[in-house]
Amino acid sequence: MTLLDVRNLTVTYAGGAAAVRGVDLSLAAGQKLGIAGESGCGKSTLALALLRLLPAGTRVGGEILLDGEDVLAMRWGRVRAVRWAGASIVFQGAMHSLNPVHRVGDQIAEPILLHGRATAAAARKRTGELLEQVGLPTARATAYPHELSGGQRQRVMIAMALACAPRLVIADEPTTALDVMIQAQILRLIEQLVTEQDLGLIMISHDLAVLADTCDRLAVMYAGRVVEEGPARTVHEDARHPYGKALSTAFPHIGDPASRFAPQGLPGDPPDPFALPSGCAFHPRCPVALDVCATQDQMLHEVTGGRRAACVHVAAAVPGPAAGAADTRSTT
Ligand SMILES: Nc1ncnc2c1ncn2[C@@H]1O[C@H](COP(=O)(O)OP(=O)(O)OP(=O)(O)O)[C@@H](O)[C@H]1O
Repeated sequence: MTLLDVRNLTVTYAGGAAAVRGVDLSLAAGQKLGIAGESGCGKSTLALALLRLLPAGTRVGGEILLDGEDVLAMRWGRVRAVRWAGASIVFQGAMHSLNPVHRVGDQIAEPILLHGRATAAAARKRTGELLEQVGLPTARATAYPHELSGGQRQRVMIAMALACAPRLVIADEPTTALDVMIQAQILRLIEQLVTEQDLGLIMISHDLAVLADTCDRLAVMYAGRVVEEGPARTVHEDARHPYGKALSTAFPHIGDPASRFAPQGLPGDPPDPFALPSGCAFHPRCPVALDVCATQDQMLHEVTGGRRAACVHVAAAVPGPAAGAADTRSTT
């Protein structure tokens, strides 16, 4: 059964910044979906929308079905119940997400107690089990966040995310602040726990190589849209959207030493969501843009191998009435 079904999700911040524009996502239990894109493409906004964590005044449209239940239609009491127990988030930068004046064990126990799942003694026991699951000695429960290394703090964040046995974990740049060795350990840990517990995982990163190594499927976002999606390795190694291609060469490929010496940057920045370009939002930076790209946006067109890409060049290769058609939605 589908664990998460996102349909035509749009997010517009107060003031009019269109941060997410018509995104569809689908995720089954046990599936790992990577969301890639440069800073400012709307990845975190999408993650926050899934748990109704966006600031007041933000307009959200579309549908978010979590285990068949419409998150956007929930009353606040139900939203609070679903956070942690239905879906949880591991944020980037654990130092900022943990409370510096509380022991980490108490912070892990808090959601367990809040959700009325246990007595204080049982919450303590569960906290010890969670610490062990994430590879930390139970004695670390009494430590304050500043007494732990960056990798250990991120392990605590993962323990917290798992505390109420959610069905879906969203990891937003979970390894950004960590060195490469620790980064690999944390990624393996997330992968292992998600597989063991048959959870759905949405992992967000600007690094396509990291996502390709961890996830089953990949969605590449640009200016609030999904512009390419498909099996993770295929998208990483053979992207069809010019933005996907640029992103996949911007970072070294794991296991391909030659590529370490040939990363190619992409000139320019993603557009300001207050002032999006006409047509395909990528066209001002696109090395293969045609005149039509300045006026016509593209839907996601099927490519071979279960991939889709929203590019006029892909559309030109696709026979049938869909080719070249403009559509405001993107679909994964
Ligand atoms: N609270 C807010 N109010 C107005 N605009 C916002 C707000 N938060 C984010 N934005 C804008 O929405 C766009 C998408 O931001 P978002 O943080 O979702 O991108 P991202 O891809 O996750 O980037 P990063 O990797 O840097 O977190 C950006 O242009 C950002 O400036």
